[in-house]
Amino acid sequence: MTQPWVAPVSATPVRATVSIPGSKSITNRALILAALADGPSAIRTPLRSRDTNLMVEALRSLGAKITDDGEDWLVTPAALHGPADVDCGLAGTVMRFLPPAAAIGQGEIRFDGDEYARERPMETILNALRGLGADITGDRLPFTLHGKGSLPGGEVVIDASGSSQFVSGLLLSGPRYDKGLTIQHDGKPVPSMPHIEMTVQMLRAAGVDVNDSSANTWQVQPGPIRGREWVIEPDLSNATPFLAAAAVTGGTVTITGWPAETTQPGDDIRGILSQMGCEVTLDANGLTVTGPTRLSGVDVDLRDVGELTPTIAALAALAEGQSVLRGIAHLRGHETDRLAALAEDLNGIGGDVTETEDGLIIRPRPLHGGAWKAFADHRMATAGAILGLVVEGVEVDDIASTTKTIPDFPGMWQRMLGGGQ
Ligand SMILES: O=C(O)C1=C[C@@H](OP(=O)(O)O)[C@@H](O)[C@H](O)C1
Ligand SMILES: C=C(OP(=O)(O)O)C(=O)O
Repeated sequence: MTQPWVAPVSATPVRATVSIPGSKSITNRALILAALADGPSAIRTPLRSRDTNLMVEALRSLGAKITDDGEDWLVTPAALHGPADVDCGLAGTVMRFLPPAAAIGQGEIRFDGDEYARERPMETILNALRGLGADITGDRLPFTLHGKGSLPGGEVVIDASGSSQFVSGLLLSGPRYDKGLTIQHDGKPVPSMPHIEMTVQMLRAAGVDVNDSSANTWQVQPGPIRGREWVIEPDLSNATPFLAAAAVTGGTVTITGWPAETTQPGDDIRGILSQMGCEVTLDANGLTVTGPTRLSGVDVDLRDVGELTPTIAALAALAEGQSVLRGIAHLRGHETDRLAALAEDLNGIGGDVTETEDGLIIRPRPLHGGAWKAFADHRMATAGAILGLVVEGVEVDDIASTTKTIPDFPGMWQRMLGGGQ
């Protein structure tokens, strides 16, 4: 058992300028599109972290050539094939984006992942692939795909209320199916819709004809995916713990390179922090947040931006007045059951948190130090770091879980406390 990470307290308001590594979601989409493209691609300023390294290793094991060009990746596509063993780690983007691509490959391709990855919902997308012509043994990790070198494709009806990644994963490979792909969603609302918009926008940027004009229906025409240069934006969801540092200490943090326009749902943090009483400015310097004397509680629907929940829950626990976080039942299928994990950890350090059917009710209470379990979840770990800035003795059991999407979170956090960069 490694030593817990005792979150550093900030005795003074945090004042820093911070650069955030590339977006996980954009990097892993770019890697899939590049591997399925009709020519080479360059991926500039990608995220290099566990989730994206797993994607690179998996695509290499299926035959794609991926080389380093300084900090960038150059991808030369090839006909994907087994036999291969794919390690998905705990990455939703690997376990949901790769099987639809591997389904046009030839040979046996085995997928597995971390212990908790075996619990994450997969049946919807595996059944969809079967409906489109794939031969797959298993309903969740571990499973085996018996590739035939092509996939008929066509129409499929799925319930994507468990994860937007079911839709995105299928769409990314859909143009390479013989008949293309039409997905119709039938069920409760789809979460994380901006992530589907991100998929559609990137497919179009690669020359694919996508029709998303009807609600809950997405259609991609069969045809080539163009090789191209992808320039990866900073990961806005990963920026939120750093912005939260300003919010909880009454300090000021600037994130450089914040895009003026983006499909990343993390951009919504601007509105949420304003609602909680922060001053938020987006200009040529980046996004700057200044925290108030006391944060206000919020009542927010986070269905579109579920990724932000651990950060917002940490802020809410330190605010004045109750917060209600709604629309996030699907978080039970994330890296861990995030609703249960947040309730358990916050209550363990003196908080008053109730789980609801689709979210959390958080009533601020005086908090004290204690164990903060990450449950192998990077965003649980960073939520502990936020609380630890103002609550002495918050001990995160597994800070290494942050390597899922940030290569050196403890180092970045320490540098932020020293002023940044
Ligand atoms: O497509 C993507 O890159 C993602 C979609 C979302 O998944 P869910 O729809 O399962 O929430 C998000 O939470 C995840 O971190 C990344
Ligand atoms: C839900 C998340 O990740 P994944 O891509 O593994 O689903 C997340 O990063 O918050």
